[in-house]
Amino acid sequence: MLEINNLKKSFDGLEVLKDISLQVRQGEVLGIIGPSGSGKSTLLRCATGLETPDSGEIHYEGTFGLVFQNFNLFPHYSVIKNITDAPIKVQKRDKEEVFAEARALLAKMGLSDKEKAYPYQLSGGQQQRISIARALAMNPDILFFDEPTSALDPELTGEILKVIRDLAAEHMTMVIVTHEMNFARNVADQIIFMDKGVIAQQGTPEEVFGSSNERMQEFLGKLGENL
Ligand SMILES: Nc1ncnc2c1ncn2[C@@H]1O[C@H](COP(=O)(O)OP(=O)(O)OP(=O)(O)O)[C@@H](O)[C@H]1O
Repeated sequence: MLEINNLKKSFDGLEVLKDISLQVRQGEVLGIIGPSGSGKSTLLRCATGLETPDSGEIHYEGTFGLVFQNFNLFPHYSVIKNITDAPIKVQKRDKEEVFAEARALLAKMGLSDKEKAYPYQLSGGQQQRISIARALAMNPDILFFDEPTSALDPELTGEILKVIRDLAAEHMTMVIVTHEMNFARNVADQIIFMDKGVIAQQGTPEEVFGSSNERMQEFLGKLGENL
């Protein structure tokens, strides 16, 4: 579904991605964890074409959706227009069909009553659920999340993690950069621990979190996570 080979990226002489290769199979959830500055967002931005890699290959099948840390909704569009705009204008799909699908997505997110609201009238958790609905409205084959809960208060984090967990249960293929270790452990099939631009540890959650990799344990210790 997604394959990255020998990806390299530097900014002003700083090698941020040093030689990254990975694979995500259909229906699989990849969790990307690691210290601040290790290159996680840059990897996601290269994988989704927001950043041009210096070298390496990126292959994926179908289309992808992207969910950002700061929601990135259009502030001057209503909720329903945020969700329906790209499927109608970019994908040129039938308007009525798109609206019906958008309303079904809103219902799924528990936000049917917010159809006419504007982003500023919503909580961060609600905005992020709209942003997930917007990504899903494009019928993506793979969904990328860049720290989807880090802009949210702790009490709003759970509702987003639940939405992502439900998508995983429906076998949505996903790549998730996250600082939520328990969530990563529970939802991911495969974990990558990034450190200083390289994949320092890779495997199932049990393998990665259970590893004796010193930098990994130091990282978990700093987060105060008990796994
Ligand atoms: N556009 C850019 N120009 C210059 N340097 C950049 C740019 N984007 C990222 N960097 C640098 O690349 C390094 C990796 O950044 P990146 O955002 O990928 O890390 P990260 O692991 O996602 O960190 P965090 O967990 O804090 O989001 C950092 O040193 C950062 O300053």
